[in-house]
Amino acid sequence: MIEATLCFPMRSRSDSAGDDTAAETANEVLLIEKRRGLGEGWYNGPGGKLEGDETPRECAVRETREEVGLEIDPADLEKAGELRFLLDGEEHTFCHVFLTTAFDGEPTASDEARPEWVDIDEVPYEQMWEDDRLWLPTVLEGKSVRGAFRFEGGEPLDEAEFVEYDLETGVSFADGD
Ligand SMILES: COc1nc(N)nc2c1ncn2[C@H]1C[C@H](O)[C@@H](COP(=O)(O)OP(=O)(O)OP(=O)(O)O)O1
Repeated sequence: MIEATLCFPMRSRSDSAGDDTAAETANEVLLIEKRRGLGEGWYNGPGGKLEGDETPRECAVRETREEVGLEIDPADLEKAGELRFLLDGEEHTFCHVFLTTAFDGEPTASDEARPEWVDIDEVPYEQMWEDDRLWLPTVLEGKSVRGAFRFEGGEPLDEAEFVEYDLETGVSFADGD
């Protein structure tokens, strides 16, 4: 099974840089248009697969730096979700979801990603993974989620059919994740 992360930097519309006092007023989220690999051509948060013995937080920090050039202190990531993606009844990917309003730098495009600040009321769900519309609005409201999303039709996952899901909100997570 793949272990992966997603990271959603957020800001209030008037901010030009991250501000950890903005959590309650953040109304924009940084999405990427994925330029290669799984989910190519779709919007998502920065993120990717864990490497070596890194923790999910370390992975989210590294992937956000590599994909869009933002620097984040791992302690400033708020765990917001745990998502299990199943393909043909088998565990395929376990994804840790983080939010942050504290970061340094300006989003910059890379080979992997084109970043774009998006109003949280205008997230382009029609150009995203089909499951995102089910859990991302809740996460962007500041509530935590734990979900399982079932796909069928074989690899690759981004060509499989989304068939059903279970979702809990207001969950808590183990320390250290
Ligand atoms: C099934 O639904 C999914 N929804 C969303 N929103 N995101 C998903 C879904 N399935 C996978 N993902 C995420 C998890 C990762 O953040 C990326 C996939 O990352 P990728 O395979 O490109 O991983 P990298 O480590 O960046 O890849 P390289 O090997 O190219 O470095 O999608």
